[in-house]
Amino acid sequence: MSQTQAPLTYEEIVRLPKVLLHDHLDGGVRPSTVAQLADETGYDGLPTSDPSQLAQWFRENADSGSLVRYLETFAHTVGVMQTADALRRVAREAVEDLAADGVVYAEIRYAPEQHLEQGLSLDDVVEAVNAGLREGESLAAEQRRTIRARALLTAMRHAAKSTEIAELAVRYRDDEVAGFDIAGAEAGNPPTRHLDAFEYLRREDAHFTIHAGEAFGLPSIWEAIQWCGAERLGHGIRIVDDIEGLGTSRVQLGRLASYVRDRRIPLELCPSSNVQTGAATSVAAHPITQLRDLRFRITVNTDNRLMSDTSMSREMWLLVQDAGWDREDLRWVTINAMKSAFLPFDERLAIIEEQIKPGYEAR
Ligand SMILES: O=c1[nH]cnc2c1ncn2[C@@H]1O[C@H](CO)[C@@H](O)[C@H]1O
Ligand SMILES: [Zn+2]
Repeated sequence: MSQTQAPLTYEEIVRLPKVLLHDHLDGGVRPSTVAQLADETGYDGLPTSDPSQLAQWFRENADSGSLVRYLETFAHTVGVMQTADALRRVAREAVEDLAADGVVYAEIRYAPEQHLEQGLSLDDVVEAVNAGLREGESLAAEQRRTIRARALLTAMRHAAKSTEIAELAVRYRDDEVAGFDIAGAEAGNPPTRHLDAFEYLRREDAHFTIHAGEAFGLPSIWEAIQWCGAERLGHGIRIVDDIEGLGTSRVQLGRLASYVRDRRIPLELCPSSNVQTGAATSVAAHPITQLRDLRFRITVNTDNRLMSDTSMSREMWLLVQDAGWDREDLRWVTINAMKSAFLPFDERLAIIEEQIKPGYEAR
């Protein structure tokens, strides 16, 4: 870290190229779109139809200190995302919003099985979202913003559709789908419940990440990596439970923490989301900064922009303001993220060389 530069401003951070690996489509809907789609699709479960009150409602209800209660808020976004038009619009707007925030590459995840209530098939859902992602890229290009957007298909860990969703991800891998994930309440639903899906994906040479080590500790991380073969960890913050003396000069990594660091397994860390679900007490105290100092392969992510009322620039700005991060830290996590993307190697390199490095050099 250099001491000579003034702290970055929010506007400077917006202008820097950013990479986002962990962002939920149904956690990033614009509040005004939630309200309009509820109206158009006849969803009558919203707590209010006023967009600014809705924004506040999501933020406050997600601020529960519990992952399970946090996840309850998704009923309303999923509730209005049940038609092809709605899915396509939400995907298009997500890409436009990310591009406006300076994101140059994004992997946006969602669970296709949650969007079948009004008769869509799994393939219909994926095709609608893919079309929206492509439209978002084109609209951003018209505004002279270059963004690549890819989808990750999530299976819900309490449900029993993971193999079907894994097959769906493979079926669409030459389109916009870059990989697979499992999400949902962690306690009681270990990743090994979905071993068949992960083994299938490995046989198919397909990419996947697993939400693990967010609300539940080391066993979940260990299973995700050593049994299931996850390439990256969604959150993974509880890896700190395997590190003794964190924050002191006598830090000792346990075997699993060493393995994660030695193998350069990317951690998709989401500071604000972790504060809301109680996995961290504040951004200032979030272990991301200690994991940075220990040179884990960390990345910074939004998780759910609607529920956390956040953006990539805001997550980075909070780290600058509250945890003393500087421009070099942001550059490092951005390159970490791009190296860890589920995009072919040559395409990752091209984005690093043509967009990220020049963007950090420009003043
Ligand atoms: O931080 C999280 N941990 C676990 N599951 C999550 C998180 N954020 C969202 N989802 C779950 O993923 C589904 C598909 O996008 C969402 O509907 C939500 O239930
Ligand atoms: Zn997540």
